[in-house]
Amino acid sequence: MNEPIIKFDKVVKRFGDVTVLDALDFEVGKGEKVTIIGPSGSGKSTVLRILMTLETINEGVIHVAGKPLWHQYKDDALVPASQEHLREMRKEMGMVFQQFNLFPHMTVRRNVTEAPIHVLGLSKEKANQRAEEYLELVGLSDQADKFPSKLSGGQQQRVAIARALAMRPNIMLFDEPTSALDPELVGEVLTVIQRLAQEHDLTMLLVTHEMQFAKQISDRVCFFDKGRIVEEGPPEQVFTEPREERTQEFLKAFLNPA
Ligand SMILES: Nc1ncnc2c1ncn2[C@@H]1O[C@H](COP(=O)(O)OP(=O)(O)OP(=O)(O)O)[C@@H](O)[C@H]1O
Repeated sequence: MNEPIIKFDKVVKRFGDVTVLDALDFEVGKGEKVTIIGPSGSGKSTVLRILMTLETINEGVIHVAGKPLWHQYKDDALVPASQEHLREMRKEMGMVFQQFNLFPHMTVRRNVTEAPIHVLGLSKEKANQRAEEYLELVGLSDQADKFPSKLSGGQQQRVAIARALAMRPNIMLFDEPTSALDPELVGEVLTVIQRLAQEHDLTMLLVTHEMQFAKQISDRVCFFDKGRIVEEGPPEQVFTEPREERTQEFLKAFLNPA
């Protein structure tokens, strides 16, 4: 693995009495494409939401690009991060959600330019250039003036990908990006993600139930259960010769649903 760009050290996350991440140690190398698989409720989305600073942590430390995410240094001691620190750290990451989360009252172009203008301080002209570049990358240059409601789910998800990329993050987080789509629209979104994975040195962390896709794009697959990594390795190993019984059971149930 290259030097880690994401590093979880003994991270604990609880919701009330429920421990969702249980002293999790987890690393992602710079440029690595990692897929997280696992049963419902095992904490997969929580890992991404914590990285995107949408959920706090209870214990442990996370480093992103060599800096603590939820903490900052004060006189050599780690103290909880300020809002300003969190805002800065967030720029390292872009996230694509299951439910697209586009701004419904804005055109496709404005969806993509909004954050570069208001968060990064780009001029409208520069932001529009960027929007063109990324809408082209996701194959939607001709849809820039439409509102999201006029697009198919697959197109909306591709806009969401362009919107995240327009912030030029070093890390892209995908949280089940195709599970809200009709089956015939899944392929176009996976194709865009695959192209990103092949042609860009982005670090990618993906939660998905698309096992075939995970096999194709991942450098490493992590099987999560009950807030811990039960097994991890190259996709050919985890999918075809899983070592752990829990991974075997999960994959068997997944591939042969009752
Ligand atoms: N905001 C919240 N408040 C309370 N409990 C939560 C909250 N978010 C998640 N949980 C609980 O934390 C656990 C892990 O949730 P998480 O969404 O990370 O699982 P997951 O592995 O992504 O599952 P799925 O595949 O169903 O999306 C679940 O038991 C869930 O009910």
